[in-house]
Amino acid sequence: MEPLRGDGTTVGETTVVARGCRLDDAPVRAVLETDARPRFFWAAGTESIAARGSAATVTAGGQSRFGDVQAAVEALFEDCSVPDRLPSVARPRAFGGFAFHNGSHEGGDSPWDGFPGAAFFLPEIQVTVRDDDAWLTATATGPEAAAEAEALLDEWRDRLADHSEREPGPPPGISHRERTPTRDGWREQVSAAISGVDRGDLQKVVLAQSLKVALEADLSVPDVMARLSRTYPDCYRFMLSPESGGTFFGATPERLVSVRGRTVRTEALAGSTGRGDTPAEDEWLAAELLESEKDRHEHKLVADAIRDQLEPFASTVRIGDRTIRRLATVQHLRTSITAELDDDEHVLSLVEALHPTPAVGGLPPDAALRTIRETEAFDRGWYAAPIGWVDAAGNGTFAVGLRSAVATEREATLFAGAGIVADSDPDREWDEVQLKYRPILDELE
Ligand SMILES: C=C(O[C@H]1C=CC=C(C(=O)O)[C@@H]1O)C(=O)O
Repeated sequence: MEPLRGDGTTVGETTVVARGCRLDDAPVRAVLETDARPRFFWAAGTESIAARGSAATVTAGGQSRFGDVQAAVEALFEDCSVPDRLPSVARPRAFGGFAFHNGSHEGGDSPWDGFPGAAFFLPEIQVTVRDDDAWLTATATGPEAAAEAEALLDEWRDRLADHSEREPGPPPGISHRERTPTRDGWREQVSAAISGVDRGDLQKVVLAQSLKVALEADLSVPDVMARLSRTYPDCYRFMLSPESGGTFFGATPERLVSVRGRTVRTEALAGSTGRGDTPAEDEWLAAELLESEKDRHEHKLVADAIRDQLEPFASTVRIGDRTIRRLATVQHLRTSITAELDDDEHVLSLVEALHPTPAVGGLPPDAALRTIRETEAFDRGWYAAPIGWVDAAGNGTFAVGLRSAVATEREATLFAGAGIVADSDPDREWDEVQLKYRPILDELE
């Protein structure tokens, strides 16, 4: 099929041009398998996207990072010429994410080197697969952008036509583990947080742990992504390698927000239990979770806070019923939340309003974030923070970067946390965190 063509728009010196064509195949892996950086993979529902190389990169830091990224991405898309006939699924998107905290973490060696406070890129190559349709999109910038985008499109159409998808290899194996904190340290941290709740300083705080593992063989994150697509098909599977540093990846059950036109979708996900050995045991555990005063309280704090954050933007906010979200190793309480916006809003405005929800931060937000920074002896980096995509219309989807790790070839650092409220039991919370490591740990050991 002939590529769709359109004229480049020139604003000052900047020209951004995208070209696209339909593909016969869905060669998502082929785009990820090179060492090109940045690289991004995203799979949710019936859509998967692989992107590589940067036509334009946006980075930001500090508290203003959400607004700064939004302004820069909007300017980029304003200067971007896309053929009218290219369907919305194949139009260029900017991919990226944010750090959890507003400021950087002091001291220590961090696996997050190379991950700024925020990083987004408009990829040179984007392959989008939705249902049975696959599209290739090539984007270039600069005075020769139109010719470059066309050349890129031709080059990659040929490369992808020759590619055959291979089976993912086995997990690399783990030779060493290092937990932060230790089990005793965790008991102390959780007890201190509970005292904070008892004193009235806090209503809830989500404390996390990290698990650093040395790997016995080189890790292929694209292979992990392929395997996670089989074990966690209902989760958001993501992988991002910024310009330098490691690769952040995961399979998270939690959507932070998606915006399409004036419709906003989000959810409260908090309150957890394990899986049973039999369907009857599963049902029993789910029923116990639905009835648990402690978990209902932990969950309600999240649902109420999300509603409060959305109300200033929305004419209606609808809170669904509390249900069970059953995953391979855990079950959560989940409430779906939808809203209709009063005005057009960019998805990044909602990301800024909602992050961090009390499913990953706590309440009141400032006291909870202070407690997290004072308690956790590691850098959360991009763990539990928004990751996703945004398009030229300001639509987009962001997931919460849970059930995740940051890795280099021979080392990975996993993160997982649990919401602490007055009735929390440190040992049960420890067990819950270990279950939350499973999605990624199972892919490594
Ligand atoms: C903080 C995490 O999970 C959150 C999401 C679902 C349930 C949670 C809980 O029950 O504590 C957490 O709020 C994590 O996976 O690291």
